[in-house]
Amino acid sequence: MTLRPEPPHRHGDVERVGVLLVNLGTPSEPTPAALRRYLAEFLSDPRVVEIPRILWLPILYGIVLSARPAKSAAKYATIWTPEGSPLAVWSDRQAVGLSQALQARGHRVQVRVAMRYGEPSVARGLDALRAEGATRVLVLPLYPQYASATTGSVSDAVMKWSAGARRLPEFRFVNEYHDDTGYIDALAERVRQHWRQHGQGERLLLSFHGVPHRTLVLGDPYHCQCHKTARLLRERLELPEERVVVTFQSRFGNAKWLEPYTEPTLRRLAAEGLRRVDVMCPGFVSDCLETLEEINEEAREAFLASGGERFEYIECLNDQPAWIEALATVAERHMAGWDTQARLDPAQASITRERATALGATI
Ligand SMILES: C=CC1=C(C)c2cc3[nH]c(cc4nc(cc5[nH]c(cc1n2)c(C)c5CCC(=O)O)C(CCC(=O)O)=C4C)c(C)c3C=C
Ligand SMILES: [Fe+2]
Ligand SMILES: [Fe+2]
Repeated sequence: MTLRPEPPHRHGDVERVGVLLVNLGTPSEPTPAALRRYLAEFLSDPRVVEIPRILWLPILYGIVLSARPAKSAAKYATIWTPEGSPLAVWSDRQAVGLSQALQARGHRVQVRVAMRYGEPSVARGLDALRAEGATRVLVLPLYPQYASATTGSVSDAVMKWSAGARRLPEFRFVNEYHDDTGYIDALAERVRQHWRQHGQGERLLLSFHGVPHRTLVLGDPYHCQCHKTARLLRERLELPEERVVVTFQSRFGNAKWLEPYTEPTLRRLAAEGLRRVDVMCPGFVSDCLETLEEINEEAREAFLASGGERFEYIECLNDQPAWIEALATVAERHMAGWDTQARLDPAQASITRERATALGATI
């Protein structure tokens, strides 16, 4: 392995802090070709599909990548905005918001957004932070609940970049914040906001992205963290247990995933006489395909077709100010002890005297 050369020491010995805000990623456009690229990268991640490569890759490059890109592209086309994929648009706004919130609290840190799959990649984000002089990097995944398939995989991408780096920044990783007070309060505020405008439904259904059931048995904390988030939110909203339903969505493949599944549950509740349901996806902090299309289009239709009368979708936290402040508090907590005040001193805006001497240069 050849190590990459380091960017020039423009910042002398000043320790600078960078924050890498990481989300899942999204295709570059809603076309079958772009989806093929995106899905090939996503679904060949061994943390996402835990089947031996020798068995999985032929299936992936055979059946999956023949049929799915066109189907998924058509779904993405229904949610695409003039600025691009909602997931990318919201992630960018969250990064801008986080940067401003940290600055308002007196921190001088660089914030960059990166995507685990597609662009801007984790490697590109880390290269940019290093070029900006970051010697300490906080990796902050936009996943409140830890799952090996998501949070774990972000860490893999950082490690892979690190394997080619000569001068490693000092890393810290945020693993999860599923029970963070600021996050729970922001979710509760989002629900109350919706209720003030649209009234309150008979049930609040909280739908989280699913993962294979096997991962729960093998020790992944994801399932339990989703349930804890749901309980804390329910307590914050002062709702009795029977008013809140927790479900899991987006099943992929034929294996058993975390249950109960979202859409069948909505059909059952409607058939049992539930007329109005409020639906929220607390594990997604940005609206995306899985919330806007799978929940607000497909699940809505299923509920209404089964006898339900009103389906209220409550938006994700997106760029809600309470959420951005919560994110800043999570970042602040994990940067404790780091000097986040380092100014770019013009006197140090060249290579250090020691390094110049070592290289035989004059300054
Ligand atoms: C919130 C956490 C997520 C977990 C956990 C997760 C696990 C997981 N996902 C798949 C397969 C797919 N997911 C897809 C989209 C997608 N997934 C998440 C989040 C989690 N996934 C998000 C935010 C999105 C939306 C991205 C967007 O661009 O809007 C897709 C792609 C879409 C499609 O073709 O259906 C797949 C495939 C697996 C297998 C898995 C756990 C093992
Ligand atoms: Fe997913
Ligand atoms: Fe989906």
